[in-house]
Amino acid sequence: MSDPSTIVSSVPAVRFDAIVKRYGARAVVDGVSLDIAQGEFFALLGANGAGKTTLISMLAGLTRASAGRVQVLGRDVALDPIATRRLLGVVPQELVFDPFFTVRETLRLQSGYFGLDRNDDWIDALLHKLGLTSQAEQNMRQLSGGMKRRVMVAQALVHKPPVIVLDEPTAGVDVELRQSLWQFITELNRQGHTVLLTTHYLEEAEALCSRIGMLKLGQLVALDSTTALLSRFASTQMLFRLQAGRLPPELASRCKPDAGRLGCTVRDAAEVEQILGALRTEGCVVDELEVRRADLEDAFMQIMGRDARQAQGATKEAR
Ligand SMILES: Nc1ncnc2c1ncn2[C@@H]1O[C@H](COP(=O)(O)OP(=O)(O)OP(=O)(O)O)[C@@H](O)[C@H]1O
Repeated sequence: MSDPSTIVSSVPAVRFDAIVKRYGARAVVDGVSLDIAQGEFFALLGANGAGKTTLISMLAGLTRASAGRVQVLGRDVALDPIATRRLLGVVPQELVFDPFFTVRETLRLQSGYFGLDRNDDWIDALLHKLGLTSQAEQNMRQLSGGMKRRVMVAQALVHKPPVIVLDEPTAGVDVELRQSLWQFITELNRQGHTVLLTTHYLEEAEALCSRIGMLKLGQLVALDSTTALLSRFASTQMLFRLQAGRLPPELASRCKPDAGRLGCTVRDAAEVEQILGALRTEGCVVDELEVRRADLEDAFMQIMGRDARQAQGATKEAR
């Protein structure tokens, strides 16, 4: 089994090098270069059809790039498909399973593909961590959609891969599994496993991932740490209503009407205090005060809304 701690850390866990994927004349991935370092928890975000699954399929060796190279821990996916497949644990977006096997048989079979014939201790641990212990002897076809997804996750992890790839793992999954799944994946990440995640749940990406790449029409339009993206593209809003008094002139130009309230952009709590002080001095009475923290969704909407070429410039800046 691959122990992530034995792998040389300067080699990127995943390298996409000038990747192009064409279907006919159309490039659905259009010149993506991206390194994901070992031990990172990385999110690849983008609207439907942006090219996320296509990139992951090339990483997993399921689709060939039209141009460029994909590497896993320094090994080329096209030249060394078996070795790279062993280094990866891919949880696909689709539920792919054999309906006639039980959950345990499915996991034993998957272990067998990796030459692991005595893997029951780890299989039991996976079943436990993913809340599947009581379903272990059930046939796959008897499971609910969410339970099948749990098995997909367990299946990807039977060989303890150093690089874990999750393509929308929480789509259609209940809150309990989301929490237990993220707890488990975070634990694996802390042990040194690299995690590459695609999701449409931006709050999950914001909470879990230290770095984020955003794809738009097959191009990488942003690549930076989560903190940097938030501070560069998202702003905190202070929203309030005036019960009495009028806005002082220095605030009149800063505060804009926002659904029956007044809203202005602030950098931090000190600025909120400063504005409240100015309002008090002017004799204003404030009610319904809300400070809306900037989130990844704000950053995402701004980046996706910009002109693609301008955004590409921002990506280069970010590197
Ligand atoms: N086999 C194929 N033949 C032709 N076009 C394809 C094929 N596979 C994918 N595409 C196209 O490539 C584009 C990127 O698809 P992809 O599934 O990678 O997007 P995605 O970012 O994963 O989207 P989603 O968030 O919906 O999963 C889409 O326009 C899709 O229709």
